[in-house]
Order: sequence, then C-alpha cells, then structure tokens
Amino acid sequence: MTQNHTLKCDFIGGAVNHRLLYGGGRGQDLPKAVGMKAGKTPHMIDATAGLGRDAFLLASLGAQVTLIERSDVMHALLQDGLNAARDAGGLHAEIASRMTLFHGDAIDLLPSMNPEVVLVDPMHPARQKSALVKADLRAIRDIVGTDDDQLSLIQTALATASKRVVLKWPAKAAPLAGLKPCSHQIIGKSVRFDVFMT
Ligand SMILES: C[S@@+](CC[C@H](N)C(=O)[O-])C[C@H]1O[C@@H](n2cnc3c(N)ncnc32)[C@H](O)[C@@H]1O
Repeated sequence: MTQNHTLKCDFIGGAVNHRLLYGGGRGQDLPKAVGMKAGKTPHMIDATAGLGRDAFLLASLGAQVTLIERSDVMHALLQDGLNAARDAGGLHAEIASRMTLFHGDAIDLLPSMNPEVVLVDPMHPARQKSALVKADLRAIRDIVGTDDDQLSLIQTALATASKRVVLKWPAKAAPLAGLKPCSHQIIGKSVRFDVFMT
C-alpha cells in the first residue's frame, strides 16, 4: 500500500469549514439519520472515523462523538487535525472538545463502549466510473485498502448499539450481502444513510 502524504485532516479551512459555516444544521441528512432532533442529542460513536468529517459535523451540532480509527496513518492525521483545531481556539476548539479519538479496531472496542448510536462509513465498493470517486477517498483507499470485514463491523454495531446504527453507503449501491433490511433510508445525491433501529 502506498502512503499519500498530500492527505490532510483539516477542520479549520476548506470543505469542512465551509460546511460548518453554510451547512443546513440538523436538517442535513447525516444528523437526521443519527436521530439528532431539537432537544435530542444522543451520544454517538463514529466507528470508522477516517478524516473525521462526519464526526466534526455532528460535534458542530452539539453531539459528543467518540471516534474510532484503526489505521495508524489515518489515526495520526486525525490526531494532528484535532490538535490544530484545539490550538485554533474559539468555535473550532469548542467543537474538537466534544470529539474523543480512540486508536483501534471498532469490532474489538464497541462491545465495551455501550454505545447508543453507531455510525459506520466503511470504504465503499469500487465504482465503475472511478473518476467519480473523490480524490480524498481515493487517497484514503491507498492508505487503508478495502475494508473487507465491513459486514462483521456492522453486525457488531447492531449487537451493541442501544438505539440505532447508521450505515453510510453509496446512494445507488445494492445493500451489503448478508445484512438484514434496514428500518428506513435517507437517500441523498451520492450517498444514502441506511438506518437500523435496534
Ligand atoms: C470511508 S473512511 C471514513 C470517512 C469518514 N466518515 C469521514 O467523514 O472522514 C473509512 C475509515 O474507516 C476506517 N475503518 C474501517 N473499518 C474499521 C474498523 N473496524 N475499526 C476502525 N476503523 C475502521 C478505515 O481505516 C478508514 O479510515
């Protein structure tokens, strides 16, 4: 596997900050999928933290988020990004203070964490039109490869979450073979959220 040194976890500039400033609050698909409503902010575990973008969005809306990342490289990038956000002070530091990062495999860690809500966003199946896959996602794939144990991760999440499991998946992809049907879906332009009430 090649390491891509251009990949950066940046919570302060670029797309993440743009979404922070101009995103649609709790009306966005992800917060809706994890059950964030006015007055309702369950504790979340992001079992596949990656660059922390989904976790940062949820934390920016007030959620306490535990992030789990097993790749050494991705974990180090995330730690750097969180440190920079804390050093920046103000709103970014406040959001980062709601994010707790763990290094390890969520399949091993989830059972002892008693989660309420688990978000799972594994590396998605390769698309035929690979140009459509965003550059960052391609770079993450170069680092972590494909997550071949994603069914096992989701089954672990389903067995441990007391409220719901949310699977982020390409909008038009078939459901993962072997997985029970979800309770409902929130379908966006390129990704959908399959919600499993537990
Ligand atoms: C598609 S990326 C997630 C992107 C993330 N949602 C974001 O907003 O940046 C998938 C990440 O999950 C991690 N991952 C996959 N399976 C995991 C597991 N069982 N435990 C911990 N991390 C896992 C991979 O190493 C990779 O960094």
